[in-house]
Amino acid sequence: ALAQTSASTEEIAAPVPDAAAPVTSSYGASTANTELNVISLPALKEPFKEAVPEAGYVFVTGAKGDEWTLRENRRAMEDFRIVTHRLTGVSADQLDLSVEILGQRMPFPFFVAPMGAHQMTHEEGEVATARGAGMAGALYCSSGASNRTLEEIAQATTGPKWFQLYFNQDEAVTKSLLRRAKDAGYSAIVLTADALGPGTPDRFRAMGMPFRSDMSFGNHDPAKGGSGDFFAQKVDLTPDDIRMIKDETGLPVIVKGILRAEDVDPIISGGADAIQVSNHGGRQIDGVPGAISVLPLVVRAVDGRVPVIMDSGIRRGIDVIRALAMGADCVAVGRPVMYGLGVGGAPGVKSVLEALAAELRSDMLLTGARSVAELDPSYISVTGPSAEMQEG
Ligand SMILES: Cc1cc2nc3c(=O)[nH]c(=O)nc-3n(C[C@H](O)[C@H](O)[C@H](O)COP(=O)(O)O)c2cc1C
Ligand SMILES: O=C(O)C(=O)c1ccccc1
Repeated sequence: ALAQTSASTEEIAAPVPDAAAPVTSSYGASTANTELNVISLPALKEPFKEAVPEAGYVFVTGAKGDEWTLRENRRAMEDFRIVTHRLTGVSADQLDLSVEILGQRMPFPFFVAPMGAHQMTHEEGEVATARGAGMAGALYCSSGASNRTLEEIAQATTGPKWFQLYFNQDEAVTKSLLRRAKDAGYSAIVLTADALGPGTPDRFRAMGMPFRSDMSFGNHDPAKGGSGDFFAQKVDLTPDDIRMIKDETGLPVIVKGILRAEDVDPIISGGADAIQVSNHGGRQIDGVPGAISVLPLVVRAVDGRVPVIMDSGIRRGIDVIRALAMGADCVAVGRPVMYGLGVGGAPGVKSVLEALAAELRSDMLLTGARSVAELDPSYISVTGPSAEMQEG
């Protein structure tokens, strides 16, 4: 009795380890599988904390260094004030939220950002996330750093899908990933240009970088047709690397992680079919501007030659409106999708995406625009630090 009073409930309730059971269950990631009543995407952060291991929560929610860029992604949204149109005669049934990017029709102008290591959050990993995206009809961008294989993920979703490449130093490994992605039916390749590896929030490092010991980078698992070392990433990328991806796959290439107008010309000359403005959710280098702040500068440099995608800080329907009005063709959503995965598994992911779509729908009606195409900079008044950045 004495021992029991001093032990935590968790210790008492911990199951006896079963030698025959897969090691995965000992990490205690979520096994949730339920639709969610999503009040808002940010409101899911607390339930997410309760649903997943501490390590998963810190890894997903954290960012680099002082996390200034993480906060700035949200603060800078406030610099973009929405200037509503009235008496435009738009009704709910006329409202068109669909977009077409690189030949891919999407039911709404956002998709699931590539994120690695979903088994830190949910036992099923990316297979559940992709299934949930498919249930909502949303495009799923599969991370090169997934725990499950790109083939398992491709089979799990009924929706459109892109593959995000972490370019390997070993060209044979990179080419093998590209061939597999093409064979599995991915319709575009996202080349991430702004990352050195997994995010390393200070708190995650202080915990000793507790990645689950049984975690694998599925795409590199030799038992599942993979090869090479995930961590052997090529960091010295140049625009020439875009051509190789195109030659190898014949698929459109999106370059992700662009924050600077001067980078646009060489990337388009190199053959990029789209540009993704992103600061990786503040997870790679701190101190860079909010993604929304630089979006207008990049859009101006692109000048309509290729589509522009934006991510980092999208949480609300009004954020989607802000980005589209400033010239993005669509946006990607990161962490909130992971909240849905942790709290509700595949149906939770569906709930998150549908909640954002519902919010966007009513926000669009109140903005006065009839379609995504109708949104333009006249709907926005740029203020504060972001306005100063547009002058330079
Ligand atoms: C847990 C986690 C893992 C990520 N892994 C990847 C990745 O493997 N490849 C990649 O290009 N971006 C990765 N990202 C960055 C996202 O694609 C996206 O840029 C970012 O999450 C957007 O910011 P948001 O979370 O504020 O929406 C990751 C982000 C998170 C939160
Ligand atoms: O953490 C990240 O931002 C990221 O890109 C990543 C890379 C490898 C594994 C997991 C996440």
